[in-house]
Amino acid sequence: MDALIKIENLSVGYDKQPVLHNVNLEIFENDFLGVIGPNGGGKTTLLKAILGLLKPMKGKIIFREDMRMKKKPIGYLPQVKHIDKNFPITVYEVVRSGSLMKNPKKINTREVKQKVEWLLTEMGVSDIRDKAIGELSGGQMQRVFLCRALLSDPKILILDEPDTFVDNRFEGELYERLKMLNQEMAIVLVSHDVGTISSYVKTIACVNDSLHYHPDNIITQDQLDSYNCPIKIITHGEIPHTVLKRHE
Ligand SMILES: Nc1ncnc2c1ncn2[C@@H]1O[C@H](COP(=O)(O)OP(=O)(O)OP(=O)(O)O)[C@@H](O)[C@H]1O
Repeated sequence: MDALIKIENLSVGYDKQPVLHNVNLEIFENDFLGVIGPNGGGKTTLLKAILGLLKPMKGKIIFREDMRMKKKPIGYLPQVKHIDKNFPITVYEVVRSGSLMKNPKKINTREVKQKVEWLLTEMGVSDIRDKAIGELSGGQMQRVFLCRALLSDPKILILDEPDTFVDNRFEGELYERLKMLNQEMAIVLVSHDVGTISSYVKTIACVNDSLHYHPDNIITQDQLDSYNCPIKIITHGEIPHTVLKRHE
């Protein structure tokens, strides 16, 4: 089966300065890829390139034909940092705006409205539908952004550190939900929580100037050392793991 997305020799960055060099990666249906690496290593930059928000400086990103036909159906949950408490948009409007990427003309249709209602209920946030987005807790905000990302029935769901600012209970719930969603779509998950990543994802990409792909969710220390990857160890269970500083 062809990859949904094939990244070939990609170099990408800002102001003519590449942050990532010669990245090669394929994402297939039902993949669950964990993306790890140090702060500033280029994880978000990779996601932005996949989303078409940054143009390749070298190399290319090829979308499978059905992905192109459906206008790259990718659901995106961005890194949520700070949203102004008074920013005038409600939870309902944020979720509904998820239809704009796929087909802006559909935003007022019954089909979209019904799907929004269903997602709000499914994700347990229908009671806060009229609240301003800036008033929500971290967990509520992530739920709302997940609803938004799912509105367009994506073939790939991309999440950039969805576990930031959320409590343990929601984190567990979120990963269980992702496991279920993974039966229908490929998932790319950026996280600093190496332990959690290793218990849910199927494969791992270590991103730090370049990308090292591991076709498994367990990496040995030897592999990490040979890749010069700034993670001590990733494994299931009780073995400690640490994300180290950016390597040279
Ligand atoms: N808009 C921008 N303009 C210029 N440089 C940028 C921009 N966004 C990011 N960078 C730089 O690109 C590099 C990679 O940043 P990126 O956000 O991709 O890293 P990251 O691995 O996602 O980090 P983190 O784990 O902290 O989120 C960093 O050195 C960062 O300062």
